[in-house]
Amino acid sequence: MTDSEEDYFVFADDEDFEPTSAYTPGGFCLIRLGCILGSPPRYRILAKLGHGSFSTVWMAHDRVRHQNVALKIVEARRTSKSQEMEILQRLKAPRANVVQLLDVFEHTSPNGIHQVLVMELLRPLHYTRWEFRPIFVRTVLRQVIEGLEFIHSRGIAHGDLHPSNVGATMPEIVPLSVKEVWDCAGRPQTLAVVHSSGDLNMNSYPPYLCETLDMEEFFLRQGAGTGVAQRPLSIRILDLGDAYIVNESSSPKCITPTGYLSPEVAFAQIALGDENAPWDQRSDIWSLAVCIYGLICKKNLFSFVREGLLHEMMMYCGEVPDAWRLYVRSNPFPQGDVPGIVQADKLWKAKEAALEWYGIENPPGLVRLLRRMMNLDPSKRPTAAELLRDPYFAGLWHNGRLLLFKKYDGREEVWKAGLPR
Ligand SMILES: Nc1ncnc2c1ncn2[C@@H]1O[C@H](COP(=O)(O)OP(=O)(O)OP(=O)(O)O)[C@@H](O)[C@H]1O
Repeated sequence: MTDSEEDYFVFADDEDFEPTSAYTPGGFCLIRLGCILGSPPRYRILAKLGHGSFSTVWMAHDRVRHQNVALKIVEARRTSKSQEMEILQRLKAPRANVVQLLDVFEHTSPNGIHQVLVMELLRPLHYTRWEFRPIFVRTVLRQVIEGLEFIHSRGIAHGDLHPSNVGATMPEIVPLSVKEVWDCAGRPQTLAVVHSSGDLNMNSYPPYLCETLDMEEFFLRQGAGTGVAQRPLSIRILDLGDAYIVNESSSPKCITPTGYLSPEVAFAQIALGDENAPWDQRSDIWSLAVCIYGLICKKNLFSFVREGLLHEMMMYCGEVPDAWRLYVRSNPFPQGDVPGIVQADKLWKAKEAALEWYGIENPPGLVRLLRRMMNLDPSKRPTAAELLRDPYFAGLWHNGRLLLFKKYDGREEVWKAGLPR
């Protein structure tokens, strides 16, 4: 919220809601709980699931398929520019670990024409109360990497990998009415949009802003007594709003949150002041490693302050790339920090202990996987397909076959699938 907006609205500073400033001509779509979207009317809005920079996302009941879905309603000015629909269409494959697009339509509001992407309803995994059951960690990680491998195999780079963009399907949740959703989740908090002065065109604003449904709470209450929380998860990578097709266009501006930025992008942005640095699938591999650590430990591997981020990366990788030496000369390491392989090994030993504490299987194997992914030189990072053959995943059942690995030997990983179960 800017100062001037505070002058316009009585409740302008509540950070739990999307910014009122996004409701302008060309901006967010006005939505009320219970309204029905689609032509003919098909999707009844049940609850708000979240908002991003360019969209609001809602849980809705599909009256044709009799299932609950997620509607991503894109701001009007981005509707004609967004590549997300094209990308999601390229990624259609019901068994893939990537969010599936079910339908697309346009909806007109006083703020313009909005693209509406109908997607499977997911349970994002970023919530702090979400518990990674150690026994499922390897299967979950393998599915995340399979999702990324699928995205990359279609020529697409994701560009915004972080724990909030990893979700799990919720087949156990039965379709519900608006009332049933809120009986289960508790009364939704709404914030009346009341302007205090000025001659605003109030047609651009919804009558109220809606609290985001706490999906984790909702999921656990809905599934209470059925043991759903104990079952293995079916994972999906979501939010392809910033993805691009690598051989068909140049990379858009990278909007990955600071702590998940790849070193090539972080260096360009921080040291060279170049916010439009190119990035591709190799950058995704780095971000995924940081994301995996965040998913398991619920802690960020790197700080979210730009200052010092490059130093942290060098410490964890144990080297100073030649191209970074000038930067290091003018921004020396804090006293006592000496980047080198011995120091890096020490840092990762501590991380190994943290993973051990979480009860994760084979922490040294996981650390070795993460270190393979986190190479400062993008050309030396393994591809997602290569990661799937990492010995960390040996002994996992996959598609009815047991994955077997021969001894890991340098860069040569040999593997085969065992006999069907
Ligand atoms: N399929 C889904 N099921 C459940 N919740 C979802 C789904 N898609 C998105 N969400 C929720 O909505 C939020 C915003 O969605 P999303 O990140 O796709 O929007 P965006 O405008 O692309 O955001 P960004 O600022 O990252 O570009 C997500 O953080 C997530 O919590």
